[in-house]
Amino acid sequence: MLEKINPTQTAAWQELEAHFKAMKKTTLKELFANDPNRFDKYTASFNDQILLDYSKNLITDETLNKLFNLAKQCKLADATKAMFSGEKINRTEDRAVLHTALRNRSNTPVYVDGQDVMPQVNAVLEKMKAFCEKIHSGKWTGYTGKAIRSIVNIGIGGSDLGPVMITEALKPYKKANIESYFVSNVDGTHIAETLKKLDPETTLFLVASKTFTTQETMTNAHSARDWFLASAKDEAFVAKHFAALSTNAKAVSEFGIDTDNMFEFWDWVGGRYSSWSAIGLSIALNIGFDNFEELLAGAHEMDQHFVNTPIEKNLPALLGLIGIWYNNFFGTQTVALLPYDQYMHRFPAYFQQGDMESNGKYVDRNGHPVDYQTGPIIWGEAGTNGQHAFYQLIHQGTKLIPADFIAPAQTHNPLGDHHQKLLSNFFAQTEALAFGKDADKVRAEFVAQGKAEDEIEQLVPFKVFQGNRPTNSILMQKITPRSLGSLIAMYEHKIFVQGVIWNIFTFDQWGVELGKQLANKILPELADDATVTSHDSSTNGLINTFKKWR
Ligand SMILES: O=P(O)(O)OC[C@H]1O[C@](O)(CO)[C@@H](O)[C@@H]1O
Repeated sequence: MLEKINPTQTAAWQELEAHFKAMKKTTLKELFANDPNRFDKYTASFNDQILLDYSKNLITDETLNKLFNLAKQCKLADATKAMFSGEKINRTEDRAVLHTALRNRSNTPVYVDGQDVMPQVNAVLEKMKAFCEKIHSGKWTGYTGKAIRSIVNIGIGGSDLGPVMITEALKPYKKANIESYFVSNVDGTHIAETLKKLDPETTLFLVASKTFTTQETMTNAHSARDWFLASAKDEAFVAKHFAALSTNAKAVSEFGIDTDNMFEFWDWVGGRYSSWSAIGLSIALNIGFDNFEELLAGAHEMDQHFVNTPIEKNLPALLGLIGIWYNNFFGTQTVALLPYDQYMHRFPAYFQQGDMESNGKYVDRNGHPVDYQTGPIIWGEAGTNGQHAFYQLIHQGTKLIPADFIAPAQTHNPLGDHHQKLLSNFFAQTEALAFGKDADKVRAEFVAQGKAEDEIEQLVPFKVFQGNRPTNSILMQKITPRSLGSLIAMYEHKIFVQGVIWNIFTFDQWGVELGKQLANKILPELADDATVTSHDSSTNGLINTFKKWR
C-alpha cells in the first residue's frame, strides 16, 4: 500500500537534520583517514557485474542508519510491494505501474484488476520475436520484394529516448544487415534529413506512441507515409512498411496501419519505463530478439535484487537514499551522470526524462505543495568529453554537484591503450574530487619547478582544489545487454525510492500538458497573417514578429 507520509514529519528526518549539522564540517579526507576499511564497508555488488562504490560520499554508519530509518518510516517496503503486485499506485491516472511485469522472466502471475497480465505480456513478446525473425531472415519483404534494411522508429520522449539510448549503448551487438534511425523532433529537419538516407523499398517505419495522439509523432508519421506513398503509389503497400507500437488500437487503424502490424502494450506501462514493452521493438530489431531477452533478464535480476536484498546492500535503495541526503540536507540541486563509455553517450539524456519527468513534482500525495525539495536536475555527458567542458565547475565552482561515474572494466574496442587511458581518468576524477589538492602541495610543486616565492603566493589560491566533492563509482564488468538491463533497472528503482520518500506521485506527468494545450491553441493562429492580440504582450509580440519575418 502507498501511504501518504510527509517525510519531514518523521523522527528519522529530524534526526538527519541534527546529524547534518554535525556532519557539515566533516571531510572525505578525514573519513578515509579514520577508517581504512571504508571501501570494503561502503561497496555493494550485483551479480559480479556491477560494483557500486559509495565510499566517496559524505556519510558514516550513523548517516546510513538514519537514512535506512527514513526509508522504514516512509514505508518503502510496503510501497515496493504495492508496485510489484499491481496496485494502482499511479493514483492521479488510476493506473498500476508494472514495467517490472514486462521483464518478469520468472513468469509468476501479476494481477491488475484481478487479471493476470503475464499471458498478454508473453503473447506480445512472442509476436515481437516472430516479427524479428521474419525481418532478419529477409522473409518479410517490402513492396518490390526486397528485404528490409532500414528501421525508422518514429516516437518522442519515452517512445524514443530508451530505444535510442539502448541501441547506441549496445552497438557492438547490432545486426549487420539492419540500420536503425530515430525520428523524434517535430522540426521537419529531423525527418527530412533522415529520409534523405532511406530507400522506400527497403525501409520499415515503426510508429511508436503509447497514446498514438502525440503531435510530434503523428506529424512525422504522416510525413513518412506521404514520402513512402510518393514512391509506392498504392496504399495497400503501407502494411508492408509501417508497424505501430501502441496502447491505442483504434487510433492505429484510423492512421491506416493494419492492426496485425500493431504491437500492443498497456496503460500500466509509463512512457519513460516502456523500453521493455513493444516500444522496444526497434531495439530487438537492431540487436536481435535473443539480446533483447537478455536485456529483460538483466532488468528482472535487478528487480529481484531490489525486492529481496536487505536495504544495507540494496543498490537502488542506497543510491536513492544517498541522493536524498544531498538533495534535502546539503541542498544540492543537480546530479551529474557521467558514463565513461562512448556507446553510453545518451544515458544522461535518457535518465533526464526518467528522473525529471518522474520526480519533478511540487505537490505531494495529499495534494498539498511540499515544503522540501523533490527531484534533482539530471545532466551529464560521456567521459572524457565532459572533463574538457564542465568539470572545472564541479572541481572548483561554488556548487556542490553529486555525480555518478559509470565505467566498464572491459571495452568492446580494445585498441592500444585507449581503455587504460579512459579508465585512468575515471579513477583520477573521483579521487581528485574527493581529496583535492591543498595549498602546501601546490606550494611544494611550485618550489620544485623553481618558481619565485612571491609569484608562488599569488598563484596558490587558484591552484588549490578543496576536494570534498562526493561521487558514486559504478564499475561494470562489461556493458552487455544483460548488464545494461540491470543498470537501467537500478536507476529506475532509485527514482522510485526517492519518489516514495518525497511522498509524490512518481508515475504521472501532468506538468507536460499545459505547453501542449497552448501550442494547440496557437497553431491555428499561425495559419494566416492577421495580427494576434489574444495573449499577453510578450507572446503576441513574438507571434506577430514571426509572422512578419517568415
Ligand atoms: O508515447 P506517447 O504517447 O507518444 O508519448 C510520448 C511522451 O510524451 C510524454 O507524455 C510527455 O510529453 C511522455 O511521458 C511520453 O514518453
